Order: sequence, then structure tokens, then C-alpha cells
Amino acid sequence: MPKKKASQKPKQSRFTKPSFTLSPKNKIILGSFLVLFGLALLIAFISFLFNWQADQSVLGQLGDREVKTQNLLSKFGAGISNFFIYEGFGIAAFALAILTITSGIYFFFNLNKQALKNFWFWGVLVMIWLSVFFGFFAPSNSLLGGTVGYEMNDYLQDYLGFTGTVLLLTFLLVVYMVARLKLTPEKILIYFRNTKKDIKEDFKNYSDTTESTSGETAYTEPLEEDLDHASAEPSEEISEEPEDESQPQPQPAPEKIVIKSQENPDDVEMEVETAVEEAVEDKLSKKLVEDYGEFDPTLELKNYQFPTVELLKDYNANGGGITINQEELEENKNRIVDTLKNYKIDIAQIKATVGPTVTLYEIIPEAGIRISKIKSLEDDIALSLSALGIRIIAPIPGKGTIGIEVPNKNATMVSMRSVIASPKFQHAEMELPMALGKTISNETFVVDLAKMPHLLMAGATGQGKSVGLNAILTSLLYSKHPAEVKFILVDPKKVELTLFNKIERHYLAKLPDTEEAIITDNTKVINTLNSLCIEMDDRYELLKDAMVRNIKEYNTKFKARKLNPENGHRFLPYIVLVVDEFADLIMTAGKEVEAPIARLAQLARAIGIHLIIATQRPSVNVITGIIKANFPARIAFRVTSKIDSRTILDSQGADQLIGKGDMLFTQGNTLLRLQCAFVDTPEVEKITEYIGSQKAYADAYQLPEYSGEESGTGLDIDVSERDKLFREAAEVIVLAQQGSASLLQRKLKLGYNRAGRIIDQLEAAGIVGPFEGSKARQVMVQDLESLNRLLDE
Ligand SMILES: Nc1ncnc2c1ncn2[C@@H]1O[C@H](COP(=O)(O)OP(=O)(O)OP(=O)(O)O)[C@@H](O)[C@H]1O
Repeated sequence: MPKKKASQKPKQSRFTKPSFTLSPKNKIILGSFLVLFGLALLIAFISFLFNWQADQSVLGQLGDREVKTQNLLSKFGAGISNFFIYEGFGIAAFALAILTITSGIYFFFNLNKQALKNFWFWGVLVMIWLSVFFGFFAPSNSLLGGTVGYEMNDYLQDYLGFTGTVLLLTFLLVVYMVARLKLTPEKILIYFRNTKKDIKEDFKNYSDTTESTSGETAYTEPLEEDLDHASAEPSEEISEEPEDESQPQPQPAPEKIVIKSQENPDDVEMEVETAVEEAVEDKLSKKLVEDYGEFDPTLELKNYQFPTVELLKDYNANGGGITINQEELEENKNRIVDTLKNYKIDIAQIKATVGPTVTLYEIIPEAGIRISKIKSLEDDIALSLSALGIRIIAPIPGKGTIGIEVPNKNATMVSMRSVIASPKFQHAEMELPMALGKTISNETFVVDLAKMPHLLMAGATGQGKSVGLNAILTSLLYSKHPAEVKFILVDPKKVELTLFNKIERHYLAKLPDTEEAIITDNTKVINTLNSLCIEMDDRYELLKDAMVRNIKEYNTKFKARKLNPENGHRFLPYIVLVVDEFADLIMTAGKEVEAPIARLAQLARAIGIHLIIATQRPSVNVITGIIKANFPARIAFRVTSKIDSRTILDSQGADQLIGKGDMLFTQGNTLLRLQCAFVDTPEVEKITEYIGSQKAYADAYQLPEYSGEESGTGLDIDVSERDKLFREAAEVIVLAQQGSASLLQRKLKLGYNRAGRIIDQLEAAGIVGPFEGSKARQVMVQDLESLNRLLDE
């Protein structure tokens, strides 16, 4: 799961090594010891089979040097064999020798230890089973079943009887075949079917070769391996012999067909080569999946419970839902007809669709009336209808009718509960589904953030932005497991997103060594954005290495165990960066945030990093051209002017909304009017508490480390390059205890650039602290004496 990420080395493993590790040298020593010890056991056991009777009489005197034994390994061989075979498991004890040799080989070649553990587990079980089996069928032969087999069989027969023991042994055999050998009835069938097919084909090929006379079509049989056949082999050992990945897999030979012209036999013959598709499933991953199943990213929090719908308030519980007010509809219709009549526009037909906040009146004008005429009268008609929130759509795209949206007198609230519980959201097959609200025809509107791929939200204060952000975050919490998505929350207002602190260790991502996961300080945003850029670059490296084009393909490949975590591969959760009050950020940090945001917006779509940016002030210096170009999906809540509306949506309309979550959404060209789902703070609190009270990861998801300018890396200024006024400037700053360039400008009568350079030099010398946005820098030196000491050093 999420582990701390080294910034510069994407290939570095994220998994902590177990504390018990042997050095490669010791592994070789232990490996060779185990192999030789296993061989000794094997020799002793074999020898014991022939000499046990002779040696048994001297077993009591093994301490006596004079006593001779027949075993090839003398007293040691006789003693240990008697212990394991006669007094132990009978001939099944040979399994111990084999297990010891295999363990030695695993250590010697440093192979996968998990497979070895499996091998021991099943090996010991088989040994016990065989011992009981022989104890059952040959109780009189103490060498076959050993004492353990005899006693266990005796014990079982006392309690289960003869038949019960047979049934138990059979059942255990079936368990072994299914669990270990992965034998299923289908596989057995396939095996027999394939064998039959192979025999038939061989027979056919044989008769073909004997019968064929002319070689008009030369056909080379592809060397394709019959994978089905191979997988049906029940005796194929899976984890014991992991394949060497570095060994190139044999590639199937291309299929060749030589075509000769039928009409003119003298023509040059053409060879057509069609590549036989590569066997994509490499065997190792297939075996791993067979052994352990697909990788499950949610395993670490496998008992995680998604929040229930009951946590959300049902605002429409008492007879809620949209109420159709006939009177109001009639009144509005008459007003529309009358107003249009004033402009000499006759109506052929009118249809009303009642939505939660507005009703759409769709008008088909009389024949001969040009839509462009109505379009040019848009503003006048809106004025004549004189109601806030009227929007005229002429024509409705794809319909050829004219739409007039008129707000309802009593708007119906769209509760988050209703959209979350809707089948559209519940069955949404999306990567990052967001239930934004309801459309004008009262349908739940769900979109995929992963497809957007970034979202820009704007609206004047108090029009529903924060509720909108909460609705988006709530949707994602209801649909994604903590392993699948991580949020980075930037909240300069410090109050809007604080509730999400409770789910820090489940869903949030943060920089290493930072206290708070929710970023409220603008300077920290810069570091986080740059760190996110590093994460982006790392992820691209991983994708390149895995030879896939996007995060979805990458994760699918990782789950199928085709990517090795030892090479730095890991399951990649989506990362959603949410910035509330983007304007504030741009004002204080300007280019420093714009550059990484633009970079992320341009490049991050394929690797699962998505940005949601909200702002109150949709002016062009906040939503710059470069940002707009990379945020095709936009949401506009009510804004105060047409200009603002144009800045966000490239068209007017947002200024005519009625507020309270009434919004326009665009993902390219068409504008869609939606009523945003309402989720109140207590509801969010309940959800976060519900999630927060469950078992969490040890820490928030760690972003790569980014050493910003404050660490001095970018400011390694040579002492000789210091300004002539450096010392004087340092004194001014220390005396005033205020690290600002403007102070230097005033006191030393310097230009802005020179003062700025001196401030950088002072920072490099450790006299002032790092840049802190609009605030003056901190002065790190208390008085002139300390300053002199520092500079003399
Ligand atoms: N979808 C909605 N349905 C009903 N009422 C809403 C909706 N969204 C917002 N409101 C109402 O509008 C109020 C202000 O909303 P919100 O706090 O989201 O505004 P805002 O745009 O974030 O303001 P600010 O920028 O000042 O934070 C809410 O308290 C609520 O009463």
C-alpha cells in the first residue's frame, strides 16, 4: 500500500524488507549445507531400508564407539533414519529429505521464499497423509507407515471406524488435488479432449504427408504452444519451480503462406508473412495468479465498509419530490406566449419540462419564423419576462426548438442522498464517478472525472461552490475504496475542507514530514504541486516500463501480477487535487503555482492525477489562457457579470442563474443546466466520522519528497558573488527584524531587482527565512552581534 516514495528513484522498491535477512554469502553457505544435509538424509534413509533389521539391535548402544552399524552413514544414519522412518512417518519421511534439499536450492539461488513456504506446508501434509495411508493399508508393516502412521490410523479408527477413515483419507486427497494441483473436472475434460485432438491431428498430418503430391501451397505449422493443454497438465508444479524471468520466452514463429499465381506459373511467387500473436500472458504471472489470485489493492483494508446512504439526510422525506404547479405552468406559458407575440413571434407548440429548480419551456415557432430572429431578441425577451434566472437557448442544440428556462417559484432541493442512491450512480461503470446533481428533466447527472480530465469551478461567493466540492468528494467517497483514490486538499479558507481531516489516513495524500494533510498555507501548495509533478514523472516512468498507455491498463497489468514490485511497480491510486480559492493562490504565489498546475493539467490525464480547481474570482488573470486550455470541463455557479460568465464558459448564461446550486456544466461545447446536489456540513461530518472510525493505513499516502527553495538548494550563492551592500543590507534587516525587499529598497535606495537579489543572498546565508507569499520573510538572526559572528565565520 502507499509507502513513502523516494523522489528521484522511481525504481526503488516501496516494500520494507523483513528484519531477518541473510547476506548473499550466508545464503550460499546455508543453501549448500541444506542440500548436503538433505542428501545425507536421503542416503541414510535408503540405506536404512536395507539394513534396518540388522541395525535395530544396536540402536540402544549408539554411544558405544566399538559398535558397528550397516547403514552407509553409520551410527548417525541408523539413528536418524530410525527416528524419522521407524518411529516417525514411515517411508513418507523421504519427503523430509526432499524438502531439505529443495530448501537448500532455494537459499543457494535466492529464489522466492513464499513458494518455499508453500512447498513445506504441502510437503508436510502429504507426508502425514501418506503415513496414515500406509498405516491404514499396511498396519503390520511398521516401515511403511511408521509409528506415527500406525498410531494415527489407530486413533482415527477408534473414533471414525473403518469407513470413516477411508472417507476422510479420500476427502483429504481431493482437497490436495483441488487446492494444490488446481485440478478441476473441466481441466480433466480439457486434457482428455486436447489429447484426443492431438492424436487426431497427428494422424491427419501423417496421412497428409503421405498423400500430398504437389507443393502448390507450402504451409509451415506455427510452433505455437498449446497453452490450454499446458495449463491442464495436473502434475505441473507451480510455485516450486519459478521460471527464470530473464530467460527470453520462445516466440511463436510467424505463419508463412507462399502464394503462387494460378494463371501464370512462371510468375514470381510471393511470400505472405502474418505474425502470430504473441502469447501475451507470460507464464510466471499466470502461475502467480493461479497460486495467489489477482492482486487485490484493497486487501490491506479488506474489512473497510463503504458509508451507507442512511448517513445522508433525506430532504424530501415528507412527500418530497418535484411538485407540478399547474397554475404556475399556465401563468408562465401565457407570459411567454404574450411576450413573444409582442415581437411578432407566433408559437405553434409549447412543451414544458419541470426540473428541480427551473422549468424548460420548449417552443416550436410557427412556420416561417427564423430562429435567428428569436436569437437576436434574446435579451429583450428575457427582460420582458422579467424574472431572475431566465435563460433562453435558441435553438436547443440538436433539436431545432427554442428553450426558455424559467425558475420555479418553489425550487426543490436535490438531496445528495437521492443522487447517490440512484441506479445511475450505483451502476456507473466509471473510474471516478461524480454525481453532480439533476438535469432539467430531473435525471441524475453522473460524470466521470477521469474522462474530463480536470474540472474548473467558478461562481460568486455564496452560490454553492463549497457545496458542489463537497458533493464531488462525497460521490468519490461513496464509490471508491481508500486504496483506489487519494485526495490532496488545498483550502486557503481553512474552514471549508477541515472535516476531511478525519479521513487523512484513509483517503488523503501529503508530503512526507508534514503535520497536516489538508493544506491551508499557500507556500506549502507550491511544494505539494512540485511533488505532484515528481509523482507524475515517476508514474510516466512506470507506465513506460510496463509498456502501457494509461493508469487503467497499468493497474490491470499490475493486478494480473505481470509487473514486479521489486522493480518499483506498485498499484497506482487515482490522485485528485482539489484547490478551493484558486484566485487566492494565484494572487500570492503567481507563476510559482501556475507553472506546475499547467504542467499537471497538460500531462497528468493518462496517469490518474486529476485537478479540480474552484475560484470565486473568475477573472482572466486567475483563469489564464493556459489553464483554460487544459480545463475543458467547467462548472459555473451564478456569477455577477456577463464578463465573468464568458471567462468561465466562453459564453454568457452563468450571470442569469439563480444561485443556491443552480449551475451550468460544460465538457466542451454544449451547456447543461443542472441543479447541484445538496450535502450539508453535518452530513459530510457523519460520513467522514464513519470512515474515520474504521481501521486505516498507518499514515496518509506519501507523495514524493520535494525539497523546495527553503532548503537552500536553489540558492547556493558563492560568497564572492555577494552584493557590495550585502553586509549593510543584512544589518538593516536584522535591526528592523523584517525580511522584505521593499525595506531594502527604501533604506538603501535600491532598485527592485537588486533588492530582490540581495534578499536571495541573505536567504542563502541563512539570515532570512524562505519566501512566505505576501508576508515578510522571517529574520533568522536576532541581533547585530550574532550577525557579525555569523558573517565572520
Ligand atoms: N445545491 C444546493 N441546493 C440548495 N442550496 C444550496 C446548494 N448549494 C448551496 N446552497 C445554499 O447556498 C449556501 C452557500 O453555499 P456555499 O457555501 O456552497 O457557497 P460558496 O459559493 O462556497 O460560498 P463561498 O465562496 O463564500 O464559500 C448554502 O449554505 C446553502 O444554503
